[in-house]
Amino acid sequence: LSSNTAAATTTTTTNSCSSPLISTEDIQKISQGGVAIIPNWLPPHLITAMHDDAQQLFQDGQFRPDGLTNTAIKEQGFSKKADRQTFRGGAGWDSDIGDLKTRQEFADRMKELRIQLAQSLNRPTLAEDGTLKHEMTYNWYEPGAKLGRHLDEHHEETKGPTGWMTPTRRSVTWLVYLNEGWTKEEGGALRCLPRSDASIQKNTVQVGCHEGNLQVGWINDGVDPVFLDVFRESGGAALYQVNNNNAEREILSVRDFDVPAQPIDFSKFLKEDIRESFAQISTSRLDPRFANKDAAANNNNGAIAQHDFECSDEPTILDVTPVAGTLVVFDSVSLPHLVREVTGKRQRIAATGWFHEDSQFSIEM
Ligand SMILES: O=C(O)CCC(=O)C(=O)O
Ligand SMILES: [Fe+2]
Repeated sequence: LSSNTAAATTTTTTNSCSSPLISTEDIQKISQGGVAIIPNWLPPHLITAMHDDAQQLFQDGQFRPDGLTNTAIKEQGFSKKADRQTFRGGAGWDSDIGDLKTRQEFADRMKELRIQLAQSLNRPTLAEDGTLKHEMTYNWYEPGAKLGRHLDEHHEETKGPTGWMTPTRRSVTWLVYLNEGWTKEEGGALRCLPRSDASIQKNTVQVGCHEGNLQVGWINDGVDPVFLDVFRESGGAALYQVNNNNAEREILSVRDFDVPAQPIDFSKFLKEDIRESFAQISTSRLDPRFANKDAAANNNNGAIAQHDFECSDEPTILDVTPVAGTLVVFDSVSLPHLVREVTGKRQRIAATGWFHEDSQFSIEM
């Protein structure tokens, strides 16, 4: 078990709108399934103004429990102490409450980043605006709160009956921390669980999605992504990898199949000789909430697991200290992560969101 700690150190000031907002190296990292961590990314005046805005909105009762279903809130008891809370601003980040001007300035900066990502990751529909498309929130953890291991997005076909009902899906996850002088001792690290550095570096095929088909696993020691195509001519589904510089698909499943209900074990559809080297990103053990279909159907993307995991069998652990100004960006489909318990005495506050791409298909509502 190797443990990398990327602790962003505090307050070296950088100029605000220096373009581009993200380096080629960081783009490459995201594309290979790594985590881009950029300290001092947010200009200091925005850190202060956004922190104050979040605090005011919190006092005004504008935050809501998040990551739990309503049933879960009733039956299992949502606790402000233990769970993360979110400001989505009712109609959105643009609601006319709190410090709207500051939130707009931030939204403009994020839009610039989004347009850069659309181009450099070759995910063109990221660039389009849309009121129901990109998500922008503040999140809030009281001392003692944490968030279990999860993925931010899953293959539509694995989400049950509601899977194909939204026209867009999460593509890129971003977090911007707002906690001045936060130290490791205060806890609340964002724990990312990428593959090993060696596997990431050997990877040549962009993670997350291939021609509209989302990724569900890895083969070859975490080097090559495995995608799920559910629109085969046969009417069934197939698992495949991409070879020869993106030129061809190699089918990895024995024959086309119907994707079963959760909990899903994709390995049983694979040719025997590759089964051993297959690793599913989300399983009922690693992501119990997602694998429970009732919970998944009720939940916002079915994304949040309730349990914290020791991660003792994870190859790589990358802990990010949530220091003010740090930007974190990763692919929403392929990177498991969690938030460790806040052990200090103050709240952990962040702006966080998801840039959406169009889904390859959606059921008209
Ligand atoms: O607050 C964080 O650092 C991460 C939050 C998160 O993973 C999520 O909201 O999906
Ligand atoms: Fe997340």
